[in-house]
Amino acid sequence: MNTKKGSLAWDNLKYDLQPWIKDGITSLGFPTMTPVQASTIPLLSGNKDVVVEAVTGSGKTLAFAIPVLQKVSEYMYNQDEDGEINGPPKKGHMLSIILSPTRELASQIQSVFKSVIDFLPEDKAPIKTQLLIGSISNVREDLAHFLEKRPQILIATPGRLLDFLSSQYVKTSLVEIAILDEADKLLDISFKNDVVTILKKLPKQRRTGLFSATISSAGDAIFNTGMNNPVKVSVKSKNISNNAAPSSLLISYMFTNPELKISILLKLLSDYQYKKCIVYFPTCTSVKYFYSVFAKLVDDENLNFFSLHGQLASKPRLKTLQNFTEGDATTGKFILMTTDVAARGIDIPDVDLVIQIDPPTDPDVFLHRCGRTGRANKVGQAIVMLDANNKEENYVDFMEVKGVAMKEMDAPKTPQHEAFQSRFRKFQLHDRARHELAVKSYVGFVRYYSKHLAHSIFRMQSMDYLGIAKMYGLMRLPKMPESKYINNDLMPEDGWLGEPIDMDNYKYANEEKENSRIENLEATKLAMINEAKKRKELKVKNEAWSSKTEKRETKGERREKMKRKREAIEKKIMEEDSEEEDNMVDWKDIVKSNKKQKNSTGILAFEGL
Ligand SMILES: Nc1ncnc2c1ncn2[C@@H]1O[C@H](COP(=O)(O)OP(=O)(O)OP(=O)(O)O)[C@@H](O)[C@H]1O
Repeated sequence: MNTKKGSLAWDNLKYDLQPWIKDGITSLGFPTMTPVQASTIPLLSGNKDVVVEAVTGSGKTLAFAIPVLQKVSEYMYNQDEDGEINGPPKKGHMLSIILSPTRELASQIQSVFKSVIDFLPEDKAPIKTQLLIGSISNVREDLAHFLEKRPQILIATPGRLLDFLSSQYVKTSLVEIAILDEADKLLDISFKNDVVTILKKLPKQRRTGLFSATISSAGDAIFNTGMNNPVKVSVKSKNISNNAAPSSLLISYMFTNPELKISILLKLLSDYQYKKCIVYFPTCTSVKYFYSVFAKLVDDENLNFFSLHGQLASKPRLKTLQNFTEGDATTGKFILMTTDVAARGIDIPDVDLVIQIDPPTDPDVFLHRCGRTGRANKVGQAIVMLDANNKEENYVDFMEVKGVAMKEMDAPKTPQHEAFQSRFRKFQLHDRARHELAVKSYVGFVRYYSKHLAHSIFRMQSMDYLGIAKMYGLMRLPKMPESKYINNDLMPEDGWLGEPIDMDNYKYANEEKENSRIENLEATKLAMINEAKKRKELKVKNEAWSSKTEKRETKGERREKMKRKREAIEKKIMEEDSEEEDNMVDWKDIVKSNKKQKNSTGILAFEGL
């Protein structure tokens, strides 16, 4: 669907919004609609189901929040044919459900709703939202809040909502509109069952909206959502045809040797001009690990690091995101170290740089990660590091086919690398726990790499295991099946990546842990001594047994020897006989006649010879 230029003023919207909503939006400082809003709001506020694909940062949240508020307002404030007003729905009922794959996004969506609801005139019955996400509160508390406050709009992650809906006090019969934000994620294997079960609990006559920058990836799963003749709304980037990324976003790639990635990252973070940067790491452990490394080894006081990953509880997760979002960028540079938990939907206007030290395993996520910057026509840059030695350059063409164009940039020089590596080693030597976390991160990365959907580009066989191990600050390669891919000529002796260290004396900084390690070490040594003793005893027993066997063998051998001797005699006799052939005496005849004799006399045939 195309929206004509110049038609983006809110007054030109082809649907009559409630006046308070229109006032609210313009008061928010949005004088015009975005194209996706102009296309979607009239359809979804009216009687159409929609499947919306529009580039990251194009305003999809308001494109569904406005129709939801419109429907809720119409239900609560409009008179019906008899002049009656419904008012707020009865206790236990809600009017709308919004699903999000992550807690952070659910919480952000709630803020967008709140920003508009704030403009609701006081003389109207209040419109309320409730957040239903794991681990902030339990289901019983959620239920108590729901029954007491009577929110009309629930914003939830699927698992928690499903638990909540199973209560007999929760009624879904009045639900007018359901939204799936990041719908392709909600319909993938991780959420699909819950989401479909939830949707089946809702009235068939509701409206449904599916939203994402990569909705096409949901494939046939969208037919499981109970939509009626949905309209597809597709808003691509302006200027460049077939561009799946917004035109305000510059996506760059650089080739690096994996060993240098961390040095390059730190160089970029120090030298680049930006306010806020999101750095994507492959796993939760790697975020935890490098966050602890940077806290000790990065001297640049201008850099403020935050760590956000899925292993954190909800409260600190939301708090970290809030601190990063609200951080005053005039006082320094803010860096969020995170995983794909913050890849989708997160809208932090000051983010002007995104760095991916590795591409994500799912190519669709690449666009979502990059799209945390260059939003709402603001300029942003996303950089991804690729390992040219492992032919990862093919990723550039691969993404281009998917409508994501990238430009090459040179990796910055890293003269500080050697010095950093030596400080890194000292950092590791200071605490055995650090190296353990390093090993865990490295192993996690190898597993992560094996999960790339584009596995013909990201090949396990030719990965730079040694370079990556050095990047993770490993002192020794762990034993793992994938090590078989390391070329024998390159394999360091005993896996040591530098000077070997005495592992028995490699201490934990934590006293309790160290004491327990020493205890374990001594116990292990003792067990080894006992084991050696046992082995020795066993050896003695085995020797006794084997000498017996030897004797038995000797008997057998002797029997064998006798047999061989007898055979030799027989052979000799036979040979002698054959020498006497000239005498015309046939040995066989003798045998035959002897046999006959034997048969008649019972005397051994050869005796006559
Ligand atoms: N009409 C508008 N005019 C200007 N800015 C807007 C308008 N509507 C929304 N925005 C702003 O655009 C930014 C991006 O919006 P939003 O988060 O809804 O994007 P999105 O399309 O959902 O992106 P993603 O696909 O990454 O989730 C927000 O900061 C929002 O405040």
